[in-house]
Amino acid sequence: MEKLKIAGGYPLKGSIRVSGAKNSAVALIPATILADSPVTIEGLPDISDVQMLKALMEEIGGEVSFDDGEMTVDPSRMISMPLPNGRVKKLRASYYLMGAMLGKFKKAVIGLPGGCHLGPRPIDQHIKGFEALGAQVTNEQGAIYLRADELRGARIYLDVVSVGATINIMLAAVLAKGRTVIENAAKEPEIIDVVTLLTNMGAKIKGAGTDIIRIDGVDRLHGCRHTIIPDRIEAGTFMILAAAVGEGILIDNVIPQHLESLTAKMREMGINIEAGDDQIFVSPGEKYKSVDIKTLVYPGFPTDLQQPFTSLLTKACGSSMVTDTIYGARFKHIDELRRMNAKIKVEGRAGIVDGPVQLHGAKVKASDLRAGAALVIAGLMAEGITEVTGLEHIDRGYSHLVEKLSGLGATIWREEMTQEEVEQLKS
Ligand SMILES: CC(=O)N[C@H]1[C@@H](OP(=O)(O)OP(=O)(O)OC[C@H]2O[C@@H](n3ccc(=O)[nH]c3=O)[C@H](O)[C@@H]2O)O[C@H](CO)[C@@H](O)[C@@H]1O
Ligand SMILES: C=C(OP(=O)(O)O)C(=O)O
Repeated sequence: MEKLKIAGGYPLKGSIRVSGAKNSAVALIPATILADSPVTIEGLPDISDVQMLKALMEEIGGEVSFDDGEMTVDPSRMISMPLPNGRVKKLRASYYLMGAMLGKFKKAVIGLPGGCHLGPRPIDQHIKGFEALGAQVTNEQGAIYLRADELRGARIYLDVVSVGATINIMLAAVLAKGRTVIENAAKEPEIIDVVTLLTNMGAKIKGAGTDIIRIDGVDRLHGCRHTIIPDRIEAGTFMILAAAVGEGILIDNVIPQHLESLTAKMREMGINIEAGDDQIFVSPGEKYKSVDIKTLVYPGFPTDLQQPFTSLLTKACGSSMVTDTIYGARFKHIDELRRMNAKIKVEGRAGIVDGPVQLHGAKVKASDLRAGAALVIAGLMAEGITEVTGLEHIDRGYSHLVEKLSGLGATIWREEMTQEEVEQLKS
């Protein structure tokens, strides 16, 4: 087991390249199940969620090659193998196997998903959608059993705007008979990316990126080639890091429109941001103003950037309020930031950050993926050495993070933990 060590307090500069989007990748790979010939996806990030899904595709009989970010999945020999346990528990997006396998085979057994612990993360809207399409769904000992004689298009109103439910219902509906309409659908860029792939496979889908998506079922889907969109959350993490410790950092392979809510907040703080076609240059301002943020569904401020942004706010003058309306308990990073001298308190669904403070290096634990990103940024800001454990979370979503940050001049490295440290972590 490894930990990350960071010698912080030094300015960084240069350029950093963003990888393909995790939250697209984890839906695009299961979507390949629906085709009857090979699908190739270019630009996938080298993260453990992608490796898990590759192994899951193989477990159900897919032939998969993955090299230099390019994955080809041949689904022609796949079967509806039950997956009640094992790898499905290691990531959130294994829930997409439900929609894809139900759509293709009309049956599936998939264990309840894992992923970041951010408080309750129900999948009732996914199940409501599958049932509306004609599936019988039961939960037996922590695994979801899905079965349908036939899937028929339906009108589904989502009670909660959900990225996962929107994509999962689309996956189940593309091969169903007739028209499906998803109302109050999520509008995240990753949804458009998945629809682009499905359309290239032969699906008939209209309205992606709006809150009404219409799907006309087709009889078969075929193979194709698709290039994934850049990861807006990784790009946002680098923008925040650039404002926290940068002396001018160019972030490459970005769609700036995907980051407008973050850009607006950073400008409000006094940070200089120049957006090009597919690059963003971030340079520090004189003094940062405190700001309040409230996470919302896209195009609002993303919950996945709330935790990294909290680290930056420790540099702002005055009191900033961070409210997470998506995950009211996404605050596990705060105790760790406090160990590093941050002045933050949690009141209900909000964190109140008082600044500016000079962070100090400490031994901290990443409880989830973006808590990990928040602690890496804090470690780079802090004086002294910071040690971050819980790297399995960071590795789910950040491709070659140490190499990328070293390229900006950061002193950051991975180190094997001693047996004593491993035992302490488990206790
Ligand atoms: C793999 C993936 O893409 N993960 C992202 C996805 O997660 P995920 O798809 O799990 O998140 P959702 O968009 O579904 O969740 C949004 C909100 O709806 C609630 N909800 C969701 C589904 C449901 O059936 N019932 C219900 O009540 C959730 O508890 C949450 O409060 O979107 C989140 C919100 O942008 C991001 O933080 C995650 O990074
Ligand atoms: C919450 C996240 O991921 P997941 O939904 O895969 O747990 C995230 O990417 O910040």
